[in-house]
Amino acid sequence: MSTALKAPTYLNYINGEWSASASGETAASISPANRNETVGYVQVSTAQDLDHAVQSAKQAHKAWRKLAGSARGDFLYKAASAMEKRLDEIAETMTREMGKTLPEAKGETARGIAILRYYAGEGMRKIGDVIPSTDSEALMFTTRVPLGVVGVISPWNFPVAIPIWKMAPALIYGNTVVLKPAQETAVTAAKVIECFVEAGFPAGVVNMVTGKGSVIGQGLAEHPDVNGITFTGSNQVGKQVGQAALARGAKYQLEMGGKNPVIIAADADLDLAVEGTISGGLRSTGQKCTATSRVIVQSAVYDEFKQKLLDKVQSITVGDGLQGESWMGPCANENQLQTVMSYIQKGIDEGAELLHGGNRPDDAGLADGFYVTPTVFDNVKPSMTIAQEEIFGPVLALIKVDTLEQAIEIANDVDFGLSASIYTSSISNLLSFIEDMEAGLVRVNAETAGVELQAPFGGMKQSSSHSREQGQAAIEFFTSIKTVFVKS
Ligand SMILES: NC(=O)C1=CN([C@@H]2O[C@H](COP(=O)(O)OP(=O)(O)OC[C@H]3O[C@@H](n4cnc5c(N)ncnc54)[C@H](O)[C@@H]3O)[C@@H](O)[C@H]2O)C=CC1
Ligand SMILES: O=C(O)CCC(=O)C(=O)O
Repeated sequence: MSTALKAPTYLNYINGEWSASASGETAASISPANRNETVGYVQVSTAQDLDHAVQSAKQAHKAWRKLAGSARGDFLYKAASAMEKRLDEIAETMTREMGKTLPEAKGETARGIAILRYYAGEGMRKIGDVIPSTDSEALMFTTRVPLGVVGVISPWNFPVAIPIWKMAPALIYGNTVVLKPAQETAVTAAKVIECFVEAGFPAGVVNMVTGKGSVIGQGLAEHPDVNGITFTGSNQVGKQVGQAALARGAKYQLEMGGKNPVIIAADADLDLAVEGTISGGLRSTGQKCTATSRVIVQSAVYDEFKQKLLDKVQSITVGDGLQGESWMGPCANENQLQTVMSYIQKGIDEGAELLHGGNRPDDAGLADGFYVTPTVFDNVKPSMTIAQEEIFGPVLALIKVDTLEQAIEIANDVDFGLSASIYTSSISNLLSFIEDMEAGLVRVNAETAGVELQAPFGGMKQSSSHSREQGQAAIEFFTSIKTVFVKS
């Protein structure tokens, strides 16, 4: 019997029940490590399924919003415990479905659990301020109310952490949720939802509908009963989602691309900088919106840094993320592999020098997976396509500069502004960088990736809709402020 025949089918979760789509259609979710392996079959849902989920969420919102924050928090604590029991299984599913290595997948699942607990605690924290009124006999204060039904559209690169960092704050502040996960990682998403089911959330509070982005994602953005839309993914789709939400007056939040630089100053600890560049640029096969893709190095240390970087990159083992010896897994899907390969070709065509990688690995055992070797380009000019556009793959572009001012100017000379880092031992360098860098997340002597769940996260310029997710910043999107004036 083939593996494909044995792979289970996953259903939508609507109004407290697992249900098949009205379409009767399913799609195979395949493993990027081996295209012949099917991880599971997921529903290809219709607008009718989506409407059912939205109506269930709308109905459930009436009672959910009336619960005390602490009672809502108890459900999130239970979801965290359910997930903790299944950490290994969920992480393994993530690795099989999108390719990141098992230790990374375990780390991400643990992060999901921590996010659930963080927001469970938020149910008992303050949601308003007392503001002195000019009327001495009045009491004036702010409180916050939920938006209502929130649509969550999530990508495949963090299939546990991103849905959770959107759903957990939505729920704790009294919203109900319809999740539309990326179809490529819908099996992992179903397992996350199973943990919410085990936690006993009332019917309709949490719903999941899988399917095409153009049908279910766009349908959520356009649905008149969806009050808020939170999206992470590409710029192109993000803008469509934002426009659809704006057109009908719904609140929206978009987290999109990055073209994140690391600056290596002449006074940097080069070993530390190499470590951070490799980890920031190549972990998760470069498929993080915070991944390092431009490496801007001062000329005084350029050659030494380049040699140290190459020595390390050459030792990276590419392979199935389930195998302990693999440091870097495949691209998450075939489209992504093709995108990465076409950017590598553009780099070569535009005159950058390919120093390392840039091809599919020779190993016959990897031929059925979407693998690419870690790639380093030398002599990259800031105007080249590979220095301007998000690649979302394991490709590092080395850019030589003379001064720190030049480095920051080049670092800022892109459409994005998500994260940026600098390696330096000088206080004046790091102060200039913090002051002048146009990015929502700036890091000193640390890699560009590595978001902490309790801190605000989001970008400047085209990286986001200028809102912030995570930490206490999440309350700004998932609630509306109500100013109350009371006079006896
Ligand atoms: N910022 C980030 O974390 C991510 C960025 N990307 C970027 O996007 C590129 C393409 O990746 P994709 O998976 O194609 O991203 P995408 O933007 O197409 O997908 C993200 C989510 O949006 C949904 N979607 C697709 N079309 C939609 C539509 N018309 N309306 C509403 N929702 C829709 C998808 O089903 C998925 O759930 C990558 O190469 C990368 O550059 C991709 C994933 C995550
Ligand atoms: O760097 C991280 O941990 C988060 C990255 C992220 O948010 C993304 O890739 O969408």
